[in-house]
Amino acid sequence: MENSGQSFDPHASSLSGTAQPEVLEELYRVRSSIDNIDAALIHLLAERFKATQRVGVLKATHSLPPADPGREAAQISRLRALARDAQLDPVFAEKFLAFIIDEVIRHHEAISENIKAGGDGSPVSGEDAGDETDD
Ligand SMILES: O=C(O)C(=O)C[C@]1(C(=O)O)C=C[C@@H](O)C=C1
Repeated sequence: MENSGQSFDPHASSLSGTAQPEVLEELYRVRSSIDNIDAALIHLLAERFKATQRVGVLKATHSLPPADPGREAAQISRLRALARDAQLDPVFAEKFLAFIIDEVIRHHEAISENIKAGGDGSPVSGEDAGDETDD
């Protein structure tokens, strides 16, 4: 089980000794921003999945289908435009959204099965379900 990054070594690298110290120092400086951004992404995704968990319970409770293609089309078009404005590849933005939504739909389906079986729709994590490819 991970430990919230307490043992994270920000200088872990396979490049140590292969470049001049100044180059590695600059690399480490830039990597500290990457590490902050990655942490923010994890927290943002956690909040998004908390929200979709509530949507999943609502949908299952009221017999609504897990996927809403009309909503997805609007999301894709909005995120592609936002990506273009932010100089991010819109194709990447669309793939990233599709990747997340696929996972959300899997969760919605699991919630629906759980509620049909008399549960409360509590989430089961990938790790608990044993389908994690952790190293
Ligand atoms: O808004 C919904 O209806 C959701 O279930 C959430 C969500 C999403 O992750 O944004 C996921 C599946 C739907 O097809 C559309 C959107």
